[in-house]
Amino acid sequence: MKLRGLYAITDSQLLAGKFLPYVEAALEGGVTLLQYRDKSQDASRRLREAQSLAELCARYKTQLIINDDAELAARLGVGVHLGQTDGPLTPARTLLGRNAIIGSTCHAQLELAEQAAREGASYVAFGRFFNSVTKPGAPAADTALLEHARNRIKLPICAIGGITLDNAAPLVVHGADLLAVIHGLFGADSTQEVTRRARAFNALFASA
Ligand SMILES: Cc1ncc(COP(=O)(O)OP(=O)(O)O)c(N)n1
Ligand SMILES: Cc1nc(C(=O)O)sc1CCOP(=O)(O)O
Ligand SMILES: [Mg+2]
Repeated sequence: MKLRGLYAITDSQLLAGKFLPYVEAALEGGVTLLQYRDKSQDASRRLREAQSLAELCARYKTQLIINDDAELAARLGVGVHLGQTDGPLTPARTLLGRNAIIGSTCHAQLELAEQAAREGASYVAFGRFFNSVTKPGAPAADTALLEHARNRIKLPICAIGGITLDNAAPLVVHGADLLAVIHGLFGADSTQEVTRRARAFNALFASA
C-alpha cells in the first residue's frame, strides 16, 4: 500500500466530547493513516478508545497507528509510531511482524531517518515545520530537509507540526508523502468542516 495523503492524529483534549464523530468525519473526507495519540496513563480508556478506532478504521479501510505503545498496537494488530524515547524499532518490528506500519520520529535529522530505515521503519517523520499549538517546544525543520530526505531516504516521508490548509502545499511540493495534522484538521467547529478539511488536504496530493 502506498503511504501518501493525510495522516490524521487524534488529541484527547481537543476531541473531548466529540471523539468518534470528529474522527469519523475525517475518515469520511479521506485519511491514509489515523494515529491514536493519547498521552494519559489511563490504560483501560486507551484500550477502549483504540478498539473503537480500530472498528471505525476497518469500516473505512484506513490504517490505524498507535502512538508510543507497541504492546497496544500488537494487541489490536495495527501499526505503531515511535519517538526517539519510545523504545527501539527492531523489537517493535519483531513484535508486530513484517507487514505492520511502523513510523519513527526523526525531528530535523537525516541521520535519525537513515538509522530508522536500517532498523525497519515503514516511514520517517520530520518536524515541526510550523508553530504547533499541540507541541510548541518541538525542534524546527524546514523544506530543504524534505528535499535532502527525498534524495537519501527510500521510505515515505511524513511532515508534522503546525500544518494547516494555508501552509501545507509547499511541504507536498518539496517531497512530503504524508501530512500529519492535529489542530489544522480537528480544531474545527463542526464535523462538516472536519470532512471539508480532510478532502482539501487530500486534494493537495492530487495536484502535486
Ligand atoms: C507522525 C508523527 N510524527 C511525529 C510524532 C511525534 O512523536 P514523539 O516525538 O514520540 O512525540 P509524541 O507524539 O509521543 O508526544 C508523532 N506522534 N507522529
Ligand atoms: C505530536 C507532534 N510531534 C511533532 C514533532 O515535531 O515531532 S509536532 C507534533 C504536534 C502536531 O500537532 P499539530 O498539527 O496540532 O501541530
Ligand atoms: Mg512518542
